[in-house]
Amino acid sequence: MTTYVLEAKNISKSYHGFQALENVSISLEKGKVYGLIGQNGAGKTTFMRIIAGLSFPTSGELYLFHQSGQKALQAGRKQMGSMIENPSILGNMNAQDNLHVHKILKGIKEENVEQRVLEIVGLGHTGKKKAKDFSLGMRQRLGIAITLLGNPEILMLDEPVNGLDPSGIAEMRQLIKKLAANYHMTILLSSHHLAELHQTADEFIIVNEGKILKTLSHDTLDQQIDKHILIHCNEPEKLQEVLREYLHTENFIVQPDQSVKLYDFIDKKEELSRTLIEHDIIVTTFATQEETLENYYLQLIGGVS
Ligand SMILES: Nc1ncnc2c1ncn2[C@@H]1O[C@H](COP(=O)(O)OP(=O)(O)OP(=O)(O)O)[C@@H](O)[C@H]1O
Repeated sequence: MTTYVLEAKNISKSYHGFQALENVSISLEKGKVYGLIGQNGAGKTTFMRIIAGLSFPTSGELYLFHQSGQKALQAGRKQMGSMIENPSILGNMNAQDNLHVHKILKGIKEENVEQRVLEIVGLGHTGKKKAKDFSLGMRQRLGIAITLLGNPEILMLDEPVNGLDPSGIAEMRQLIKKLAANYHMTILLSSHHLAELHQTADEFIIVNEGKILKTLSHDTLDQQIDKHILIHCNEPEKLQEVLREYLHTENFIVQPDQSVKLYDFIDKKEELSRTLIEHDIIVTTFATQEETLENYYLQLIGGVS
């Protein structure tokens, strides 16, 4: 049986007549990473704020660990960590002391929890270094360490890689995957960095103008995005002729630079390559490529034809 740790049913939110969310329904399974995708103003932060209890829905129901109602949600939120706005970090303190402050604020008793969560996020050796001297990536990871203090089962991260450099992004990806795989946390994260999200999330939730356009798994996405072989060669016209007459396919498009995107023979590259060689076609590029999550998303919201 599927274990849902969070279920949102027909959540709507309006601000003075402006509909920021409209009948948003999702169910999150334990241990999975969910990527929330949407343009600026799509409603991602609004949705996360409602789940975290920082804002109230105009209508709809929220279940945490199968329980609804104010008391149950309050209890459920103790099992949830969220980093929605900038993490509240005191620059003049080191990582340990920052965590100690949050530990007291949250009424957490666990001894040495500060060091334990610092090790998890890879900041175990920062010692006396003050938070104001941390890189942005380190600050984000300290923010996540704060959310981990109460051993949450659900983690919500709004734009955790925003502003990070490539190595900071890669570290964040590894951390998120580790939290899901080793600690069975359910993670809901939003990002504008769709190539990155594609590598991190198991499931995608695509939101547009306050509504869910589509939810799909990583595997389904991979089946739906077109794979093709990109071919550059010395004789483009002859290549097209060979594809049609000897390989019996019309399933390709010729690009303005005369290269060809071939949507067949993905699993028969040897046969393709042999046939081209037999016809003296000199291939300079022969690469399997796939459309990106970004293109898929843009097509879905009608951004590109
Ligand atoms: N407190 C508020 N009062 C009025 N309108 C609001 C309020 N909070 C959000 N909105 C509006 O609701 C819509 C959704 O905003 P939200 O911040 O949830 O979008 P988002 O998907 O998180 O965007 P971004 O990617 O820019 O963070 C926007 O049009 C925003 O202007």
